[in-house]
Amino acid sequence: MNEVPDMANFEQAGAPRPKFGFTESELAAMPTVYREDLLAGQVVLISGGGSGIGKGLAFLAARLGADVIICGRRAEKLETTADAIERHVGKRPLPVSMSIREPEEVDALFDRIYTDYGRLDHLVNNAGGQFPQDAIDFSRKGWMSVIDLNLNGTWWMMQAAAQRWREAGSGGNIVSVVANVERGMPQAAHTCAARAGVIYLSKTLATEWAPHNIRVNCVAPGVIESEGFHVYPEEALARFHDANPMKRRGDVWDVAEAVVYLMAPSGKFITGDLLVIDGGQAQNGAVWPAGRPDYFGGKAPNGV
Ligand SMILES: CCCCCCC/C=C/C(=O)SCCNC(=O)CCNC(=O)[C@H](O)C(C)(C)COP(=O)(O)OP(=O)(O)OC[C@H]1O[C@@H](n2cnc3c(N)ncnc32)[C@H](O)[C@@H]1OP(=O)(O)O
Ligand SMILES: NC(=O)C1=CN([C@@H]2O[C@H](COP(=O)(O)OP(=O)(O)OC[C@H]3O[C@@H](n4cnc5c(N)ncnc54)[C@H](OP(=O)(O)O)[C@@H]3O)[C@@H](O)[C@H]2O)C=CC1
Repeated sequence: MNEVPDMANFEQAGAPRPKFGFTESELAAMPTVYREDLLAGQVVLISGGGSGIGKGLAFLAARLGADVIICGRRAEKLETTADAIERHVGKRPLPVSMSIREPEEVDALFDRIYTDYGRLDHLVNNAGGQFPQDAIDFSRKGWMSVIDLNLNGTWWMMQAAAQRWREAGSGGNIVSVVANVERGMPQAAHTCAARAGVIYLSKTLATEWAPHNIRVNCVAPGVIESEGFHVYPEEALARFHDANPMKRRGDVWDVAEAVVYLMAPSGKFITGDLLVIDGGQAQNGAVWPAGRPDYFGGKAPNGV
């Protein structure tokens, strides 16, 4: 964590050094706006909880008193995160190695949760990702892997949770971490397609599943410093802060606290919605009819 990249590109871009996420000690000590027993007695499943945003949320949920399950493919990473949370917070999450792309593994995960905990209150679909490439060059396998992970995998998790909640008559809450795809994203067409699918799936399920007392929402991060940054080339990383008018990268705590807002009673009247956490990225690229201020780079090439 916090590997130091070659700084030459960042100095040229005038950007501060990026972090690849917080250290475990930092996650344990980050100030939070929430009271410490907010999630006491609640069971929270976080996919991709072994790293990045999911790990930050696992720390926060455990600190707020929840019983946490983290799942992902790599057992060692999950164990390391579970050990760290136990050491710092005094509560060990259950690490489960599985792939959300395999429906049978998803079923086994939910069976395990109901055997061990007897309930589930919140599902956070955070596992996901992509690789950067021009769409015209996508291989069939590359396209399929991103759609399968982000759309199909997320759906298997949602359906498994909802079926158990219907059976138990308990209700439940789903938050899916997607991406800021409102204006599309060049070199990420596969993930835009998949995430748009999850957003509109969620809007639809919010209505279908309201009679089961299940809320379904999404959060859309902009550029967030995390271990996930390792899949991007250094010259791209050096420009990420330029994507939003705040001219900085967000951090995993920004996303974790937003997810908790939707999980907690603060979110009890919110369903079918998309909470964007992007420093204004979606609004960036404005036309300045009276000339662009220095802060935003002065005159554009067309003189405006
Ligand atoms: C581009 C978006 C820009 C966003 C801006 C910044 C915001 C940051 C957003 C983030 O999401 S950060 C979090 C990022 N974390 C990840 O993305 C991690 C997860 N990603 C992955 O695990 C992979 O990228 C994956 C392809 C989604 C899954 O890989 P996996 O190995 O499990 O899949 P397979 O089914 O085996 O398929 C691999 C297949 O995919 C193609 N491929 C993979 N990488 C590349 C690449 N760099 N370039 C081109 N093609 C790639 C390729 O066909 C692979 O098959 P093989 O060639 O290996 O046979
Ligand atoms: N960081 C950012 O700027 C942004 C992130 N996001 C999204 O936020 C989410 C978290 O990303 P972030 O924390 O940054 O990056 P990470 O790469 O750290 O997180 C991705 C997680 O997904 C898990 N994962 C990948 N494939 C599978 C699978 N088939 N089954 C189960 N788990 C899987 C990974 O664990 P393992 O490899 O062990 O399976 C990993 O823990 C992702 O959906 C990402 O696309 C969206 C916009 C911006």
